[in-house]
Amino acid sequence: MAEKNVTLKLERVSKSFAKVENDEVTHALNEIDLTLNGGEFISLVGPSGCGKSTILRLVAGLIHPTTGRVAVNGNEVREPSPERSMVFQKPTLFPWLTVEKNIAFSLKMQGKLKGNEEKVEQMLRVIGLESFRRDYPGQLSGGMAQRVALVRSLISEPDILLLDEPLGALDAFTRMNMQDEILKIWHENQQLAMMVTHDVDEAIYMGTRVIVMDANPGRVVADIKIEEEYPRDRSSAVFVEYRNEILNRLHFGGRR
Ligand SMILES: Nc1ncnc2c1ncn2[C@@H]1O[C@H](COP(=O)(O)OP(=O)(O)OP(=O)(O)O)[C@@H](O)[C@H]1O
Repeated sequence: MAEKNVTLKLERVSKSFAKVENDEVTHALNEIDLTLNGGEFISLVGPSGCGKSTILRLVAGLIHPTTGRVAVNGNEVREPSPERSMVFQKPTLFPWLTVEKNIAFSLKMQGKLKGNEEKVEQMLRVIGLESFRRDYPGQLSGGMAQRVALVRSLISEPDILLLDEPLGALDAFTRMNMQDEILKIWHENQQLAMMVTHDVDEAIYMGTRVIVMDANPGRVVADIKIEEEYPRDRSSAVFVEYRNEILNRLHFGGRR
C-alpha cells in the first residue's frame, strides 16, 4: 500500500507551563525541530518529565506551543482531528457501548461504517476478542480494554497515530503480541506513528527512528535511524548495539 502522504513538522517548538505552587515555569520543551513523514514509526524515549507526552499532545492539537509551530502538510495544528488519533496508557472506552460498538465508533461518527463492517470483524480477530463482542468495558480486564482502545483508534486509519505508552500496563506476553499487531497495522496503512515508551527494547523493536530526549529543559539529544528489517531479532548483535547506544544517550551506559 502507498505511504500516507503526510509530513509533520515541529519548528522551534517550545512549551512552558506555569507551576501552581510558585512563580516558576517548567520548560517542558525547548526549541524542538523535527520533520516526520508517513511510513515512519517514531519511538520517543527519555527520562520522566522530558516532554514526551507534551509532544504528542501538541501534535494531537490538545495543547498549543508557547512559541514555534506544529504543522501537518504545511497547515498549522490548531485543534484535534480524527486524522490525528491518540491512544493513552489508560484505556478510554465508552462504558455504555459494547466492545463491538466501541470499535466501530469512529467509523460510525465519520459516516464510514456502512460497507466497512468486515473491518470491525477483522479488528476483533486481531485482538482475539470475538467472543467478547457484546460485553461492556466494565466486564473486561485492563489488558483487554487496552486492546479494544488500540484497535478503536487504528480502525479509521488516521494519518498520524499517537501512542502514549499504550502497552505500559500490559503483561509481557500480551505486550509482545500487541507490538506485532500494531506493527502489522502500521505496515499495512503506512501512516506516521509516534509512540512514547519507557522500554528501550520496545523502542528499537518497533521504531524506524528512535528519538532520545532529556529533561530540564525538554529537548532532543539523539535521533537514531533503526535500519533493520522487520520482524527484528531482540538478541541480534545489531539490536544489542542499538540498545547500548540508546542507553548511553540516556546516561545508563555502563563500562563494557
Ligand atoms: N498541564 C500541565 N501543567 C503543568 N505542568 C505540566 C503540564 N503538563 C506537563 N507538565 C510538565 O511538563 C514536563 C513534561 O511533562 P510530560 O508529561 O510531557 O513528560 P513525559 O516525558 O511524558 O514524562 P513521563 O515519562 O513521566 O510520562 C513535566 O515537568 C510536567 O510536570
